[in-house]
Amino acid sequence: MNMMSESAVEKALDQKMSDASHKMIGKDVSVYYGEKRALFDVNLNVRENTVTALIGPSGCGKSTFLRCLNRMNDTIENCRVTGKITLDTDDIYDNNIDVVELRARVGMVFQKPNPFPKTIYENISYGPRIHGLSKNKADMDQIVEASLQRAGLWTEVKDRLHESGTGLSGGQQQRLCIARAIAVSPEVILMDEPCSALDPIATAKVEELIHELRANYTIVIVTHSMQQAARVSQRTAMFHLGQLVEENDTDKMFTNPDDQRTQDYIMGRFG
Ligand SMILES: Nc1ncnc2c1ncn2[C@@H]1O[C@H](COP(=O)(O)OP(=O)(O)OP(=O)(O)O)[C@@H](O)[C@H]1O
Repeated sequence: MNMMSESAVEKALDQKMSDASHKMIGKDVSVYYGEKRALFDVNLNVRENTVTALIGPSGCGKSTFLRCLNRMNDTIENCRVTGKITLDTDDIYDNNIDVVELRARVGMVFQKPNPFPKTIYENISYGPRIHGLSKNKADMDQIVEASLQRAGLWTEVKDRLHESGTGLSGGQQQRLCIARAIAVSPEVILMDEPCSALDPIATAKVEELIHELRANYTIVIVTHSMQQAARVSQRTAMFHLGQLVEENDTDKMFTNPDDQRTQDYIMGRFG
């Protein structure tokens, strides 16, 4: 078998990225919470098989934009989204879109690990069951194992699948939540500060995982950590006061950004 070296895989992925089609396209996206406008005509495209980091000072609208991508803002009373967002060719705000199906295609991992108070197995099998993705128990066992493998958690939990997910460490719980998102075969995974509740070792494991997941998924991550954005992403988008300031290759953003506000933010001059 022709095994590609790690650097060859990276190179192939980078090539794929530079040819990458836009998996999601956000056009003139504005968000209002009641009278308050939180986002101003944001035009941001998300490339396929790429990790895109959203950065910027607190309150600039990163999470608001992230939540637009799988209509999580629908769950917030008084929140109104205008503009257009597509996933492949589908307008995700179209009336005909099934939001439950959309959230399976565009999964989400939150700041605080939030496993269900159920077994590890049930945490993973729940989504595939409600979406009818398995025909029988053997099928489901396979989905559970594959999801945990992909989330780098299988060897740690394979002998305790029927114990509670909440009994795992914080870092393991977050990888369980990533496995749960993966189990319904999403195309895009949104992550809202997925490491902010984790210690440095657990953070390193999740970052490594994000890096690996890029081969199969499109990832958008909100982070407050410049180091994390630089480590895990290939594209970075900088927000300020509800506006998209700049979106660029991560390397360029951190060495030679186009906008002074990006420069100031990454140098720690504000935020
Ligand atoms: N549910 C809500 N109701 C009203 N206003 C909100 C709501 N959520 C966010 N906002 C406001 O919208 C603006 C953008 O908030 P958002 O949480 O998207 O920013 P952020 O960049 O993710 O911030 P942080 O880094 O602190 O999480 C802020 O002014 C915030 O106060």
